Parts: sequence; C-alpha cells; structure tokens
Amino acid sequence: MSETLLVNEIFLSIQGESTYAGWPCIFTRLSGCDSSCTWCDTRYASGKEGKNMTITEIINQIESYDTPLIEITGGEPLLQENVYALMRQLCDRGHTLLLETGGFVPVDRVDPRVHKIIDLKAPSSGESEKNCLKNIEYVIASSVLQKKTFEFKLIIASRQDYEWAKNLLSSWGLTDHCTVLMGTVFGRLDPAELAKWILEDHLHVKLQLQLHKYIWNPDTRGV
Ligand SMILES: C[S@@+](CC[C@H](N)C(=O)[O-])C[C@H]1O[C@@H](n2cnc3c(N)ncnc32)[C@H](O)[C@@H]1O
Ligand SMILES: Nc1nc2[nH]cc(C(=O)O)c2c(=O)[nH]1
Ligand code: SF4
Ligand SMILES: [Mg+2]
Repeated sequence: MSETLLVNEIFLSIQGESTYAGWPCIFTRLSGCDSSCTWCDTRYASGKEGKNMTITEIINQIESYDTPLIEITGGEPLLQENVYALMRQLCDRGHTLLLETGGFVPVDRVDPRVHKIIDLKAPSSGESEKNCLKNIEYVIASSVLQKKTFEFKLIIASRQDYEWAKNLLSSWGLTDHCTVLMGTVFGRLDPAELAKWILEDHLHVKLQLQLHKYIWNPDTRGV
C-alpha cells in the first residue's frame, strides 16, 4: 500500500515567519495536533479535517507551483509517521525544505538536510510543561555540524513569558548555537513593547512578526 498523509491544506504564500520570512513558499499543512496552545491561530488543523494523499500526490501538487522553498507545518507535522519519508523525498529532489514543529516531539529522526524551526512554548500557551528539552540538547550537540539547519522560536504574550524566555536563553546559552527568533502572540502583545525589552536587555535574538497577518487580514485562512 502506498504511504499516505492526512493533509489539511497546500498553498502558496509569502513565508511570514522564521529567518526565511519574505520568500515565496509552498506550505503543506498536515492535520492533527495533540496540544492546545491557548493562542493557537490554526485550530482548524488540529483535528481530522483534511484529505488523505499519497506522498507522490503531495509532491506533484507542491511541484506544480514551481517555487523552490517548501515548508511542512500543521497541526503538529511530526505526529504522522509518513512525514519522515515525505521530507526525505523532497530533499532528494533538491528542494529547500523547512519544518515548523511545536517543540514537543524529538527532531532527531528528521533528515539533516531539513531546516528545522522548533518552537519552545512559553507559559501563556498552557503547554510549556511539554517542551522537549532533548531538542535543545540535540541542537547544542549538533550545532558545529548543523548550525544552519536549526532555529528556535519563542512566542511571547506577556512580560512573564518574556522573563521565562530570557531565563531559558541564558541557562542554555542558546543564542551561541543557532538563531533564536522571538515574536509576539498576534494581537496580545504590542511588538513595540517586545522590541523595547529586547533592546534594553541586549538580547541576541531576531524579532519576528507574522508578516502574512500584516499583508492580509489576520483571520484569512490559507495565506
Ligand atoms: C500553527 S503552528 C503549527 C506548527 C507547530 N504545531 C508549531 O506549533 O510550531 C505554526 C506557528 O504559528 C505560531 N502561532 C500560532 N498561533 C499564533 C499566534 N496567535 N500568534 C503568533 N504566533 C502564533 C506557532 O507558535 C508556531 O510557531
Ligand atoms: N504566510 C505564512 N507563513 C507561515 N509561516 C509559518 C506558518 C505556519 O502556520 O506554520 C505560516 C502561515 O500559516 N502562513
Ligand atoms: S502545537 Fe502548534 S498547532 Fe498545536 S496547538 Fe500549539 S501552536 Fe497550534
Ligand atoms: Mg500560520
């Protein structure tokens, strides 16, 4: 039987997050997430809504857009076993592949050619107890060889989240090992406030705002 995945949506947009923000990018959003971040903007992808597609069908649809940058996201993309084979095949075909993952599942089975964007969830998400610290150890251990293939992302809703993030950065020396992005929960924290805190504290992090929510109406789905 051919390998299938449950796909919520595949669309072409401007990458709105990560160090790749601004580039045209094809998004493949896999269905299903076993977490419930309080501020999640993609709840529609957390259940079983979607279409079962074979890896070949997914690759054919992605390649019909003729754009070199691809992101696999979700839901939580690492919950579907066949995602590993999909990522391997996309890399074999020469695409630049990004993975957006919630930070709860170990990333050590992901093909080393994939650029891994790993969220670490702050307390206001309600899910920070589930952060997989093994991922931090793994990134630190592989950073000499794979420095350019990891980044961490911290999404902040309050000063309490920010203090948590600052503490995490200093206790692991994380910014010495890879790029760390810090962003706001959209509509919950003024980006100017976060920018002020980052500058006051001389944090070596990259401020990221969700570009697509400024380009389009923030509630628009599939952009
Ligand atoms: C919807 S998640 C899907 C991938 C994966 N489950 C994860 O959490 O990274 C994609 C990204 O959107 C971010 N995100 C979700 N809701 C947000 C919001 N309201 N404001 C800012 N970022 C948000 C998440 O933190 C994550 O970095
Ligand atoms: N434009 C755009 N950029 C994104 N980067 C990460 C996204 C995601 O939902 O994972 C996302 C998204 O949903 N839209
Ligand atoms: S892990 Fe990602 S998709 Fe799941 S609830 Fe949190 S932000 Fe949403
Ligand atoms: Mg999104």
